[in-house]
Amino acid sequence: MRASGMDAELPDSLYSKLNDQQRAAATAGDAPLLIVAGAGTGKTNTLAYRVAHLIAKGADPGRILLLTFSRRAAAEMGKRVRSILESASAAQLPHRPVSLLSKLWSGTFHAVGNRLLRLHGQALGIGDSFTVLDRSDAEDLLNSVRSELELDKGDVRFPRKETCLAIYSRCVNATDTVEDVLKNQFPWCSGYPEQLKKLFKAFVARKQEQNTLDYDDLLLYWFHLMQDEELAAGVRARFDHVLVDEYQDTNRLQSGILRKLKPDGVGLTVVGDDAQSIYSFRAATVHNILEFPQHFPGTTVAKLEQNYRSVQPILSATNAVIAECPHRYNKDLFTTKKGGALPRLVTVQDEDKQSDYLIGRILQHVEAGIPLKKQAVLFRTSHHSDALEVELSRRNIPFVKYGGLKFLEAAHVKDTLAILRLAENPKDAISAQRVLQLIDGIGPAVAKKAVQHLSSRHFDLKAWESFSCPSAAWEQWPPFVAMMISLRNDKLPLPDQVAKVREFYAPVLEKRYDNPTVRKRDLEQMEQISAGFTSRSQMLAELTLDPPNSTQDLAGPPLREEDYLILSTIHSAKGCEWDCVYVIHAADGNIPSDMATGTAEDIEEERRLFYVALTRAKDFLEVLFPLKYYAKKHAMGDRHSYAQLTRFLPENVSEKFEKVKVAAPEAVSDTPVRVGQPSEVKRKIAAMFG
Ligand SMILES: Nc1ncnc2c1ncn2[C@@H]1O[C@H](COP(=O)(O)OP(=O)(O)OP(=O)(O)O)[C@@H](O)[C@H]1O
Repeated sequence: MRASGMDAELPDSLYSKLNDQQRAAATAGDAPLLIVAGAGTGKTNTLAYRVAHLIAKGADPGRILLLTFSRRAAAEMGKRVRSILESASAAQLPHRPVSLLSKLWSGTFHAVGNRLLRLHGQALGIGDSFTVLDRSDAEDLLNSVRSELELDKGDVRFPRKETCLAIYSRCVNATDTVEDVLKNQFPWCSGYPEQLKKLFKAFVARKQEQNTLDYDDLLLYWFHLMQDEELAAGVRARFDHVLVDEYQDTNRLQSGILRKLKPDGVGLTVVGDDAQSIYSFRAATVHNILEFPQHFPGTTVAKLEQNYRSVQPILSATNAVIAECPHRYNKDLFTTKKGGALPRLVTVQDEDKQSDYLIGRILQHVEAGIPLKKQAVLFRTSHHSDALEVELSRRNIPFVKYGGLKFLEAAHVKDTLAILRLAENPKDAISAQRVLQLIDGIGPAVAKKAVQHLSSRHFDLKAWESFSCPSAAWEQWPPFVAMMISLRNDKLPLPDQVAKVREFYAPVLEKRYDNPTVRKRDLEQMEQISAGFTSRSQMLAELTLDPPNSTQDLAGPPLREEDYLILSTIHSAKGCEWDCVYVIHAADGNIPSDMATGTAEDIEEERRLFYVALTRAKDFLEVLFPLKYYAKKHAMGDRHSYAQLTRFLPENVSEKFEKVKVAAPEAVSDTPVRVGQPSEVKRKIAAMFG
């Protein structure tokens, strides 16, 4: 596994930055390794050290596969590995492995699947030019297949397109049958197994015709690639070491892939925290981490238990929250940060008071020297921050929200990418439909004809030169077709391609959308960002696979110099940490969400979600609980109901918090006020008109 003569060590001084448990994990041998890392115990760093350690000992970076949860995490890990290796001198690491670091295979399962399928997919009958459908494109495709099959005709209860895709996705990722998925996760759709199977079959066939893969396919095809012994051997031969971060959030398909990639587990490292498994709605299963030692006999289990993030009172509270969870690896998380304030459990009258109180506390912390960027407000569901956002805007407090509408979901960004996708893969009918309808006078029917015209002429975009489009489209059509043909050639540098699209698209954008100036700026940024990708297909695949929240998210920190508060869903807060964390809407029905209280397993996942939220805090933690929820808009009247505090804070847990009640403003008395002499007002009014 190692190149001979390169067996070096990282200098001991570098390992001294690790504690004993971290060091044992980073330097463990080649046996299957499970690192069970509690919240805030430095697993990212430990994994980076492990990679650096392997490379220092002679492993070829090009033969290491590092699977992370997001593109950002992969980039961060790469940076850390580089900096660790750079800290060693030439004498200590004579083979200078830093120069080879760009060969490291790193990324999300989906991104790596995409890369491997382009290399090994020929044998599966998928070429290297497939395009990747994002979620909403996949829904649209499924919807059009459903209409063609007339499955929804006359039956208003037939599942909506989003539900159909969710069922399909669950079947794929959990490797379950349609019947089981309907029974366990979608019981209200259980009357339609046969229709759904027919739909999914046609959906799969359609994707194959169009040479498109959706997210789930990237794993599914990779999984099947690994089921064929000969093909699997080819993939296996690429990697000596496979390391997986956030293993608690992998699904059955992903663990199936790993088992074929490293059947005996030699050279396999996984890191995770079973207490932070929060993605079962994407079919992730906490069983993967709990059963890893059974899947890979001879596993070394290394635990990380020293928490470096939170002060003792916060850690005591979060330990108490997770102690209520029945099945887990036992970890004794401890910290040496002994001082610090008790976390607060704050009861407020209602949502408005919650915003008032929260903004007051945030500003107090700013005055005490904690910038907005080091403070985050976390919530279960994206719309939970609506009222707060209005109030923050009113008071001119800048904020950035994670987990809301993604950059790629914005219509103008989708339009632009659809043009590039169509150039990449003219068989991509969903992109074609979208793009064609940007042209005046072209609606769904004409677009369909144009797609048929193209398909009957071998998808050569030149065929559109002879397509007879409606008169309203005459002016735009020739430049549009010329642009498509030129993009298809893929000769221009990527930023020039985006510029070409922008030029064509600017007038469309002006006509169709509000806020054109802001939208145009997004597209300008996309042009700049495109310079960072090596090819058009890489850019399209990566943006689709790991959608950024905004163009700023893509461009990274330098563009964001100003201070701003973070608002985030709990899911999007995974892996992050802030000095002050405020968890809002801690009422039953919100946490646990009443959408997710079907089974005991669902409740446990919600508990873990709550735990993830609380463990993001370093120095200050506040959990806010509004007593009243109004049925409709507040101004419409006072129809409200009383909420219950989240069930995850029973008395034995909430006693770890300082309890604060924010008093309601003094009620105004209805008793008539009688002071002084009778007023002159009545007389004055009576005399007004003479
Ligand atoms: N050996 C160490 N000495 C000092 N600080 C450390 C050490 N290891 C980790 N840290 C710090 O602890 C904090 C938590 O580390 P990190 O974010 O890697 O934790 P994590 O295990 O990924 O947490 P989580 O799973 O909760 O997201 C970071 O601020 C990190 O710099």
